[in-house]
Amino acid sequence: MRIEAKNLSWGVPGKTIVRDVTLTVASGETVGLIGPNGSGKSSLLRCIAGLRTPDAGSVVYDGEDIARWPARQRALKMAFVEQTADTDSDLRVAEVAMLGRTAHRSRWRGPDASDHAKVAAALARLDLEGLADRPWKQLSGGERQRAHLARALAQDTQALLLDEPLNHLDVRHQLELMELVHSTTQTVVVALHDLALAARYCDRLVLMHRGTVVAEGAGADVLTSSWLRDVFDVEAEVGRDSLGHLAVGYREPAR
Ligand SMILES: Nc1ncnc2c1ncn2[C@@H]1O[C@H](COP(=O)(O)OP(=O)(O)OP(=O)(O)O)[C@@H](O)[C@H]1O
Repeated sequence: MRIEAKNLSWGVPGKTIVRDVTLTVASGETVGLIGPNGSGKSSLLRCIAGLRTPDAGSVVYDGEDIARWPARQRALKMAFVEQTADTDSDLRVAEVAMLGRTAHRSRWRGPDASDHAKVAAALARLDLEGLADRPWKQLSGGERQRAHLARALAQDTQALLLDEPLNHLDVRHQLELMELVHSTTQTVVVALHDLALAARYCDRLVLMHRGTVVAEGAGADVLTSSWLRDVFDVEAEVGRDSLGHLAVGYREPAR
């Protein structure tokens, strides 16, 4: 599934929040969206997910403009985990994951063996098998995040859109999740604040600043001292750690 944003702009009265963004994500590619708070990452993801109607430009999946897609078709094509995803209900973890199967069923049919198999596989990938029957309200923040990710995997779509999926996750689950998004055949757009993990696991990074894309490319091309200074307003040195991965060392902010 190839995803394109073409000259996309979106805003609210008096404020343009996403400004003329053009972005192509190849089928199977994992693209990391990075940028400081308020740079427009979530807004762009919501446009790409079809939850915001662009003021200008378009979002195109495999050549089709999604503006005309009904919600069910969107749910069959893309799964989206939002940053503040919450579920205000008495559902259990397996039932939250089963929500991902909704678009695959007719309204009158309950889950079948294939739905249960997809949910079981998704729970296993997110290390949640032991919590399948646990009520949602009893989960920790990281367990809730993983349950939402399991819901998105159970949805079994060709595109996966993730907004800060590492929120609340401990380091092992962060690494496992990034490994998962790196190795999946799905097309992934993932907004991340951890720049080193973004560079390590994404095929390409897209740097946003004030609603627009200012740089894109391989981690080493985007994570440079000058971009970090210009966009994040930090003094930093970029090098390699002992494993050969990009590492960013930050200096104290000037006062
Ligand atoms: N519905 C809205 N009404 C008014 N302002 C909005 C709305 N949605 C987003 N914004 C503003 O647009 C800007 C971009 O927000 P967005 O959530 O897209 O940024 P972000 O890059 O995802 O930030 P963060 O890293 O903090 O999650 C912010 O200044 C935000 O306050």
